[in-house]
Amino acid sequence: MSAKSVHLNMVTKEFKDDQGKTSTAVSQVNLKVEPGEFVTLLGPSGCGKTTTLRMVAGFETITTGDIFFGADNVRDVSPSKRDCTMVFQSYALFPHMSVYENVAYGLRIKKMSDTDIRSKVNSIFDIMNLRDYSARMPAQLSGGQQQRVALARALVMEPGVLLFDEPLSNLDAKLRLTMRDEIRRIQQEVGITTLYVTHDQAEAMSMSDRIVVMNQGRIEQVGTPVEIYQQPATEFVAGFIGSANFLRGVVVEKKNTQHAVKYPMGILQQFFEDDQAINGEEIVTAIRPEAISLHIEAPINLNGHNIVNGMVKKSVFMGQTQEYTVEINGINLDVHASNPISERVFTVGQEVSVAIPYDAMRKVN
Ligand SMILES: Nc1ncnc2c1ncn2[C@@H]1O[C@H](COP(=O)(O)OP(=O)(O)OP(=O)(O)O)[C@@H](O)[C@H]1O
Repeated sequence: MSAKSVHLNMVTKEFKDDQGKTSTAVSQVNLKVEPGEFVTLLGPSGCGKTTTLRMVAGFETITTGDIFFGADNVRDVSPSKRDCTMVFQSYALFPHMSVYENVAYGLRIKKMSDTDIRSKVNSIFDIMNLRDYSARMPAQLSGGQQQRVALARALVMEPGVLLFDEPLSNLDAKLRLTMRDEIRRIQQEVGITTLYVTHDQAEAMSMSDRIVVMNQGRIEQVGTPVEIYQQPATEFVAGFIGSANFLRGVVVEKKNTQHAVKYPMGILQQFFEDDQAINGEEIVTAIRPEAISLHIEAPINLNGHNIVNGMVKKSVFMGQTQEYTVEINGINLDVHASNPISERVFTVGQEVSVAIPYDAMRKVN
């Protein structure tokens, strides 16, 4: 199997309703997926991720723009002639065929010899630990096993590009965790270019080389899971991936990359990349709750932090974390402290010193 790149160039999809009114589901999407890369389209319901995937598969026409597999423009190529296979949420197995026959089906259509089919199916069964199930019928398999058969059926065709549309949605929470590890393991073992759609951020973070965050038909940000989490480009991305406090303020002083910004809770210092903000500019800053720490009194020798006084308004035990809401000059900040067993737990009404690292404050507008 030779992994292909996928390149979406200014891809737009418009739908017309019964009255002839046009709505834009996907707008001017540019994306390059490298050969062997695992890229996830992530976003809320209706943001256009499934429509984007279906255009790559050829199930949906493109209104404007082009899609390339390697150097080939597949815009006008029918789905069966594109070098890609889609794995669906519903598995779509043939109920009257055994596991072996389900996986062999596509190769039989290609008129491959029985010997070649047996060798290809068995090698996929080995990668996926499915040999023991080969004689079973789909109804005799669990949901997770059916999904593995669906994946085996896609992989045996050795497509240049593998597409997944929310493949784990029908599985229970525990099985989803196992399956996402398994899909990632197999994808890396086979080295296949993969485009994966989900609205589940944990799934996207744990499986992907890069994540494409979509909102209202547009790409908000493309980056590695770490980049998306630590350097969210927009307020939407910071709020959609993980949780964030948002502060609105005005830049009052700029010294190289360090700035003083006036927020309702007071003047705070933060770093900006060059040219990211100018004096007088109104900005929105995101701060992850786990980046903030609470102390009984103002810590000394804690460089690079804003230290402000606050009062604990809420303190909730969440197992791995203790989640606080702290009020600072009338503004509420969420703070997540890890491992409350070894850390001290602050109580509601307690006065605390709040430390906010300069570099945890990320301008998102
Ligand atoms: N065949 C269609 N006709 C008209 N509008 C459509 C059609 N398919 C999708 N849409 C609209 O396009 C937009 C994007 O839909 P899409 O299914 O791509 O979103 P999504 O991000 O995959 O959402 P979900 O996670 O709910 O599946 C939505 O507003 C949807 O209503």
